[in-house]
Amino acid sequence: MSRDLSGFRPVLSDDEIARALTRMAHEVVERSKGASDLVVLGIPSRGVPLAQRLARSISSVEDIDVPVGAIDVTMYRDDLRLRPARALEPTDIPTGGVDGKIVVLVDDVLYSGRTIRAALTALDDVGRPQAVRLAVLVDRGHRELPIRADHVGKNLPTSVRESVKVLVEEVDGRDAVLIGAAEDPVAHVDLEDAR
Ligand SMILES: O=P(O)(O)OC[C@H]1O[C@H](OP(=O)(O)OP(=O)(O)O)[C@H](O)[C@@H]1O
Ligand SMILES: O=c1cc[nH]c(=O)[nH]1
Repeated sequence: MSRDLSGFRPVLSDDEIARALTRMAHEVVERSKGASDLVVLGIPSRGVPLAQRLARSISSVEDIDVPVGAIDVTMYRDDLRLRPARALEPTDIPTGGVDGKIVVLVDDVLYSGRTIRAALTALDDVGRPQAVRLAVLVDRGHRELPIRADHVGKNLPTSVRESVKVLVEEVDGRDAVLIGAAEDPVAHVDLEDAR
């Protein structure tokens, strides 16, 4: 998928992304006291390949298969009517489901928190985990809801006038995190200016 990234500058390289995911895998294992109850679910689009990588990394740390899948949040968004229409992405819950499991939700960027709120609602329709944790590659701040990540690749202070782009090999042909001017920061700028 091609994106216009002229004017964007690098924040994380491919090596730094790999190291961050490895560290997060160790953190997840430590927090969950192993990996036997884990189910890792990526949020489309780029959260899914990141979830697969995180699950692989946890598997190699613990020498155990870690179930990994995807959870689409599109129909659960509270801003569905405010955003351009977009195609649904597949939800793929691993065999064994999520009941009684520790679900690790994975996304590329955490910003307002509305995507994660939608993911928690979507998860309600799937089952009742014993716990839900959140792993994100980049936390750029500016939360609009009381949501925080348990595992963060990089905390990146940003302005609402900026946009963070995560590129992943599986979708974009390369791994990188970039920052640049937002195309349409209007709603968030109003909020920032009011603070
Ligand atoms: O915390 P929030 O304000 O909800 O923002 C974070 C979300 O925004 C992006 O998704 P986007 O909806 O742009 O779609 P994408 O995953 O296809 O990039 C990003 O991938 C996160 O899922
Ligand atoms: O900058 C942003 C904000 C939300 N989601 C992104 O992927 N980047």
